[in-house]
Amino acid sequence: MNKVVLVTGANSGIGLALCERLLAQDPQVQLCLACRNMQRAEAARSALLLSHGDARIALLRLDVGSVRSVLKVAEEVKLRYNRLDYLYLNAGIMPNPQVDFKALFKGLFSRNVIHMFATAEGLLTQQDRVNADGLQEVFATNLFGHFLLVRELEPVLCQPGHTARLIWTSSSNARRSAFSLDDIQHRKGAEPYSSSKYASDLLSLALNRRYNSQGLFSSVICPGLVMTNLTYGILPSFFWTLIMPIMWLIRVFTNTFTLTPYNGAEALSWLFLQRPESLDPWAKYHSLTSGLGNNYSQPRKMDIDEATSEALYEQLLELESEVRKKMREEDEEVHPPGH
Ligand SMILES: NC(=O)C1=CN([C@@H]2O[C@H](COP(=O)(O)OP(=O)(O)OC[C@H]3O[C@@H](n4cnc5c(N)ncnc54)[C@H](OP(=O)(O)O)[C@@H]3O)[C@@H](O)[C@H]2O)C=CC1
Ligand SMILES: CC(C)CCC[C@@H](C)[C@H]1CC[C@H]2C3=C(CC[C@]12C)[C@@]1(C)CCC(=O)[C@@H](C)[C@@H]1CC3
Repeated sequence: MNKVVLVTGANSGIGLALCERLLAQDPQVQLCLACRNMQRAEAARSALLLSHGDARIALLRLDVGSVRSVLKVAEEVKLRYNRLDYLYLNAGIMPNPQVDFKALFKGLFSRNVIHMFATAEGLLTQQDRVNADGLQEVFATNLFGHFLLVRELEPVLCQPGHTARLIWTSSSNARRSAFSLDDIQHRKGAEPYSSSKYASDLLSLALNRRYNSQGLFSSVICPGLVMTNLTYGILPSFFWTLIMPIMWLIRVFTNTFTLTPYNGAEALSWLFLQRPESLDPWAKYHSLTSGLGNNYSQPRKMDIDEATSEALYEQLLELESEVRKKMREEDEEVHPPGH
């Protein structure tokens, strides 16, 4: 049976590289690229068809940061497919990132230098904003939209006698200290990206608890440091050109500098081949590249706990019913009942 795979944020970077790797592993796979920018999505499909002429590739317009867009796309998926085998929750943003150069230079001369380069801990702040749904944009895009998508797609993911997979692109930048149950959207802090990625680690654990008995399994990966639109957005392009030789040099000393999207997609494509029962729900699967350029995946225990993961899940359910209520009220304003 052909596997049906939906990838969010598939038009560039790690998502696009994943699609290429999936087609190389299994040319029969049915890919569905769920993207915000349809021009880039068309370009991505054309690029994939160049190397895999017979591939079955569908496109869907999805702005995962918009509640309405998620609900609409989920309806479309349920109409098009009666079963979904893999849902890669990969789309992500880090808006207006700023590097704390003082921390960077201090870190360069400390014993933590490798850790700093692997995780960017304490190095980056971002400017988040409230979106049209009244949600923090980073939270809405990196976490909540994906949560809603999973909830909406439950009927095609959870089917008797069938296993399905959720695979989250998290990050080693996910940090407990950036996340708070009192502020899950990170309205007050300056590290919304780190908070949202930590929340995805917690959510994956909670999803496993709720859905494993229905044949749905969730895993989390970290792609390492990959040069993509997201990373290039952190510093001016001339700076990247200057420091690229240093980046390749650092790679000799740390396996987390995967650098290319192909390498970064290692853990995502490795998970595609694994039996879900064999995976550890407490582990984050890291894409790693050795100094000689060999790729491999490695599980590392996440710094998460069940109580926080359950508490987050409850809050997400509450928020879900709030936004659904708001959508219904807005719809009733446009089309009042009885008219
Ligand atoms: N690069 C790195 O070093 C690391 C990346 N990651 C994670 O990897 C994932 C992929 O990022 P990466 O490939 O690096 O960066 P890219 O910017 O190349 O890819 C991000 C993708 O997400 C899409 N996207 C962003 N916002 C939305 C939205 N609202 N709705 C739908 N799609 C959206 C983008 O589409 P569009 O073209 O419309 O912008 C793009 O396709 C992210 O979750 C990121 O956090 C994690 C750790 C390290
Ligand atoms: C002078 C130096 C050689 C310049 C590099 C400094 C920084 C811009 C990078 C150092 C560590 C990097 C990093 C990321 C972005 C660029 C750096 C901060 C990420 C935050 C990108 C997104 C992620 O999710 C993380 C896992 C990356 C971790 C490391």
